[in-house]
Amino acid sequence: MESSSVDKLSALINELPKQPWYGADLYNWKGFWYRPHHLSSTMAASSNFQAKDDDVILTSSMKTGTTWMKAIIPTIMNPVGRTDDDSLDPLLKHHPNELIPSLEIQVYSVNPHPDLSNMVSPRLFRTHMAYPLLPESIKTSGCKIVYITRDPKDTFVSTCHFMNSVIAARGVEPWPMSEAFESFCKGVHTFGPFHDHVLGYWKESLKRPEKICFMRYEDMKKDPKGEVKKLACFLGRPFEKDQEVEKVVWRCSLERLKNLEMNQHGVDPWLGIDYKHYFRRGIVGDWKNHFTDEMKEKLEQLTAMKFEGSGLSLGY
Ligand SMILES: Nc1ncnc2c1ncn2[C@@H]1O[C@H](COP(=O)(O)OS(=O)(=O)O)[C@@H](OP(=O)(O)O)[C@H]1O
Repeated sequence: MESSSVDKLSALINELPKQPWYGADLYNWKGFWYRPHHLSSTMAASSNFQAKDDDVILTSSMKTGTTWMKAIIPTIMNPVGRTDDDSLDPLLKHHPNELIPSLEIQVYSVNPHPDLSNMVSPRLFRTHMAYPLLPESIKTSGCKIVYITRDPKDTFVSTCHFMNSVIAARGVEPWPMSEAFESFCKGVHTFGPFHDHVLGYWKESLKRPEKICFMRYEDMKKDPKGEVKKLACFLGRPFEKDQEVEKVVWRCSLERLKNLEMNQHGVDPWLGIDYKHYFRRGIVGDWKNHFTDEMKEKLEQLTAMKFEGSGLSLGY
């Protein structure tokens, strides 16, 4: 980016409301909270990305099952991923982050006008952008959106573990969960407010179910085969045989992925943390090991209040 654009961007960012989160400042842009490096690439992607009709865009707030989908979507879409021959599975050599690039972290963080002309279609991308911030072309083209979300209590616990790993890599002490919880409930956390993020995609998925496939982590845990089958139909790649679905579910399972060499010992070049931090317990209800009764009550009441009248429920 030219230095004048960098100066303008820094000036703009400095005008935005700011709040602390895990040892850094988050900035509020158009109602959602971002780290500065995410914000500049989000702004660039939001105004410059041109979607194609056959693109697939994975969207989520953080720690809701994105990595699972980062493995599943390329496996469904890529003929190599679907072959019977396990030795050809790209997940053997690549962390799921490498199979579906992030608009903010990989594509637009380096250059606000990246050259995407060499990408083979159908192109797959992921983003943590909230629905209102999505590039207009994603909303108006024929591209498909897959949104995944999760019980906010488990999302919060997973976020705390991940963020403490991120700051530990920089030698920073863990942030007390009680402080992070108060911030999360105020909506101040990366890509938050969580409830607004979810509602944006939920409401749009009700209006346009052929455009947005709205998925829940808990449904995936309960019936992975059924959910993967539905997703494959939504993406226009239905399975012919049950064994094919079983294979995708197994290849993308937490048990398999977390034990692969790449995911145990590889390092995320963008965040500077070990890839292993993307794979933890992967259970429904881990919040029970961390929450007090008051925390449960507070977050469930907040969720019920925010989702009231929307027809959506998550974890209460
Ligand atoms: N394959 C697979 N199957 C089931 N669950 C999985 C899988 N991969 C990651 N996980 C669990 O998802 C949690 C991480 O969330 P995200 O992948 O959304 O994180 S990120 O936003 O992409 O950084 C995190 O959940 P917690 O274990 O509760 O922390 C991961 O363990």
